[in-house]
Amino acid sequence: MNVLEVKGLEASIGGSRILRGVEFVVPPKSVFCLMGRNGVGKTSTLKSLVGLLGTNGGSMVLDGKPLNGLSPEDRARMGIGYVPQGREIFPHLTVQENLVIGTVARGMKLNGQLDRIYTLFPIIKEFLPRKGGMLSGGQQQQLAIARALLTKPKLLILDEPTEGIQPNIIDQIGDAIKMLREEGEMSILLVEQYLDFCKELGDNFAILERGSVAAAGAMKELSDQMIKEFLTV
Ligand SMILES: Nc1ncnc2c1ncn2[C@@H]1O[C@H](COP(=O)(O)OP(=O)(O)OP(=O)(O)O)[C@@H](O)[C@H]1O
Repeated sequence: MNVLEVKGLEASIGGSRILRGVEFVVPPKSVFCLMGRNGVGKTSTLKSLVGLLGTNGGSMVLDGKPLNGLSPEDRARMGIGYVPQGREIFPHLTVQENLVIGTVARGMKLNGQLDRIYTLFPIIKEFLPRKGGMLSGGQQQQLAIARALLTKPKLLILDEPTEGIQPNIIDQIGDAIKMLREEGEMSILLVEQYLDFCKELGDNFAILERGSVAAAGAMKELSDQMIKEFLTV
């Protein structure tokens, strides 16, 4: 069974149609890259999936269960982990507090999961007592991913994790995604403009163009022609 199936997704903002029948599926144990130029509807697709943007058509099914109409909290409980663009960590809370806040709010037990997080992102262990706002952008991104992982999602959704981040931390985030993929406990839906990052990590892709999927397939099928037509600015 696919982890996620999106069919005919429609959404409007302020009267203009932003999503026009978006369709794609995310298979188990895989990394899926949702690509496309600025303003084509990538973030809106993610927001629809997590329940932050209302849809007016189509269906979203996580692990066989429909998501339409459910609150963001319910969707999180069903297994959606979401790291929004801009990360949204709490600057005045410590790294430790930021890390556990989602699990504490849901009454989940951590049972040794923190060790796995520290293996993925060693910097987090080192910086536990610091205020979140003192971390660099890249470190905050790692913290936001770690926080989402602690909720044990079936689908981890990352919106442009490399945006504005220094190259060595991009590499560490890439390594973490690879490790998660190898562990095979979740699939990852990645919105990303950094093409090489997608090519290296993605199993499958879909490219959006004006609110619908213009091209899709296995990552090895992403052609220079598609890149030129749909991705190059
Ligand atoms: N709050 C809003 N009010 C009006 N229009 C919006 C709003 N949010 C998004 N849009 C419009 O919806 C379209 C899709 O935006 P979206 O953010 O989903 O695109 P994107 O592909 O994620 O682009 P980016 O890479 O720039 O984030 C754009 O044309 C954008 O201008």
